[in-house]
Amino acid sequence: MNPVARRLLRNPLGLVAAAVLAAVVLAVLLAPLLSPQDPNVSNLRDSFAGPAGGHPLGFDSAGRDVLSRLLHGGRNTLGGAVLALAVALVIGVPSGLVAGYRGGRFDVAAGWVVNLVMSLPAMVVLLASRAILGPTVWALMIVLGVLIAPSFFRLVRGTVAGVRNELYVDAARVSGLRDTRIIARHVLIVVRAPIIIQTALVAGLAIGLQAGLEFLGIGSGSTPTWGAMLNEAFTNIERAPTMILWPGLALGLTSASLVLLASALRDALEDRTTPPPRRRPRTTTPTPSPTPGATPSTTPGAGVADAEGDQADVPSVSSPDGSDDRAGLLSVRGLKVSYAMADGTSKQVVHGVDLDVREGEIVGLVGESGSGKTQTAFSILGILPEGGHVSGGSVTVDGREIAGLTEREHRALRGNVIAYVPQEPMSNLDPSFTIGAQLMEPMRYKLGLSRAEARRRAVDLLRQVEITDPERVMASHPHQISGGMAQRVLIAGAISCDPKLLIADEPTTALDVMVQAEVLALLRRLQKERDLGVLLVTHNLGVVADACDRVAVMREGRIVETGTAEKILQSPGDPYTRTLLDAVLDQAPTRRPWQPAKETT
Ligand SMILES: Nc1ncnc2c1ncn2[C@@H]1O[C@H](COP(=O)(O)OP(=O)(O)OP(=O)(O)O)[C@@H](O)[C@H]1O
Repeated sequence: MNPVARRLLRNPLGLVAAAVLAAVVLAVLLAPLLSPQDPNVSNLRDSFAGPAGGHPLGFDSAGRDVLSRLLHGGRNTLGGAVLALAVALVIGVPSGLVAGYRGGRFDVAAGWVVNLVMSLPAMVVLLASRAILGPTVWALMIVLGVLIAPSFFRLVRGTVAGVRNELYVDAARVSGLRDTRIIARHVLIVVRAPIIIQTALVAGLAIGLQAGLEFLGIGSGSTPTWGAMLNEAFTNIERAPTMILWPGLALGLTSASLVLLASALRDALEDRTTPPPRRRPRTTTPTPSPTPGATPSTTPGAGVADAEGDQADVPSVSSPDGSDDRAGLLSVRGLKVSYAMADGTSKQVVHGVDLDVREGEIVGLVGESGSGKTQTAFSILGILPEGGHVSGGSVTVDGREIAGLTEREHRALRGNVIAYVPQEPMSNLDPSFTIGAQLMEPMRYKLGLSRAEARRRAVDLLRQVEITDPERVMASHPHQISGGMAQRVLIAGAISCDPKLLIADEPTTALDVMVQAEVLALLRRLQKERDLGVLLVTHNLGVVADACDRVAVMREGRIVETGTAEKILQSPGDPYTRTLLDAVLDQAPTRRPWQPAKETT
C-alpha cells in the first residue's frame, strides 16, 4: 500500500474523517436509489408530519420527504463545492506554478490581479453576480471558484519560488530538460502536499459559503440544497424544532470531516514527500535568462553585439598555446558578461575573455573567488543568473556560434553537446527521486530511449563511474549515498547523453581529499576514453596539477595568463599567477603535473 495512505489510515482521526466523508459522498451519489420519493413531491396533508414507515426523517412544511431532500440536497451542495474548487484549482495552480517558476512580468501582473480579487468582498460579489446571472447556483459556484483561486495561486507561487533555485532544479535545467518537464517532475511534487491540504480546507469553506448563499435564499427555490433546508427549518423553528437537525448535522459532519482529513493528510504527506529545504551554498544562482539585446546567430564568429551597440571586436587573439585558429571544440573570443543594475546602469563582470578547449584535453580555468570563472562557464552553458547577459563577444562550440542563442536553443545543446558537473553533488540531486529515476530522465527525454533501454544504460554508466553496486545505487535516494558517490552519479549523468564538452565547476571542492583524487582520476579517465573536451573551473592549483593539460588564469573578469599546466605551475609569467601559487601552496614545492602514463593503469 502507498506509504501516505498507510500513514493516513494509522491516524484514527483521519480514518474516521475519511470514513464519514466516504459515507456522505456515497449516500448523496446514490440519492436516486436511497430516497423514499422525489424530493420535490409535496403533499400538504403531510405538512410537518413526523417519521412514518418509509419516511424516517418525517416531512417538511410543504409535506416533502426530509430524507429525500437531504440526499438530493447533498448532491447539489457538494456538487457546487466541487465545481467551485475545480475552477479555483484550474485557475490558481497553473498560474501559481508559472509565476513562481518563471517570475518576471507574469508574476508581477498575476500578483496585481490576485491582490485585486482578494480585496473584493466575496459576499457582495456573489450577490451582484446573482443579480446579473440569475438564481442559478452553478453559475454562482463558478464565481466563487474565481474568488477562491488566489488562495491557491499564493500557496503554489510561494512554494515554487522556494524551490526554483534549488540546485537539483538547476541541475535538471542544465541537463537540457524543458521547463514544463522540470515543473511536472521536480516542482509539482513539492507543491502536491500543500495543494491537497488546501483543497480539503477550501472544500469545507466552499460548502459553508454555498450553504450560506442558499440559506439567504439566493439560489433557486425549487432545487433542494442543505442551505435551503436550513432556511426552511429556521423559518419554522418553533413549529418543528427538529427539522434544523438534519441539514445542520450534514453540514457540520461534512465540514468537520474535511478539516480533520486535511490535518491528517498534512501529517501523512509532509512526513516524507516534501523534501527538506536546502540552502544554496553559493550566491550565484544559475537560473535561465534570455540574453537581452543578443541576436540569435549560428554563424561562427558572429557573436553578440557589444552593450554599447557595436559588434564586439572578435580579436585575432591567440589561443592559449599561441596558435590563432578557432578550430577547437570550444572557442571563446572577447566574451563580456554584464548585469543590469537596479539604478538602470549596467555592470560588466567579465571583460573580454578568450579561451579555447580542444577535443580530448582538460583546460583549467583558475582564479580567486569573484574573478569571473563561474560567469564565464555559465555564459557558455547559457544559464547566467537573472539580470545577467552576454554583452559582447563570441562563443563557438564545435564551430557553431552559441553566444546569443535563445534559452530554447541553448537547452537543445545542454546535455548532449555541452554537459555540466556541478560543485555540490548532494544539492544537485532531487531528494524526492531515486538515483535511477534521475539518471534515466535526461536519457529518455534527450535520446528518446525506452524505459528499459534507459535503465540498462544508467546501470552501465554507474559501472563506468566505478560504482560497484549499480543496482543498489539505482534504487537509492540521494540521502542513502555518500558525497563522493553522489558526485560519481552526477558525472555519470553528465556523460549520459554523449556530450562533446564537459564543464565541471569546482567538481571536487565539496569532497574530502581522498575522494577528490578519485573523482579527478575518474574525470581524467572518462575524458580520455570519450575524447571529451573539459573546462575545469577551479580555484585549486592542486587540482590543476593533478588533472589539467592547459590552464587559463583569470583575475577580475580577465584572462591574465594561459599556458600548459606545467609552464603555469613551474614558471608562471604573470605576477598574479605567482601570487596565486604562493598563496595556495604556501611556499611548498609545486606538485608535479599530471602524468598520463600513471593515470591509465
Ligand atoms: N547576480 C549577479 N549580479 C551582479 N554581479 C554578479 C552576480 N553574480 C556574480 N556577480 C559578480 O561577478 C563577478 C564574478 O563572479 P563569479 O561567480 O564568476 O566568480 P568566481 O570566480 O566563479 O568565484 P567563486 O569561485 O567564488 O564562484 C563577481 O564580482 C560577482 O560579484
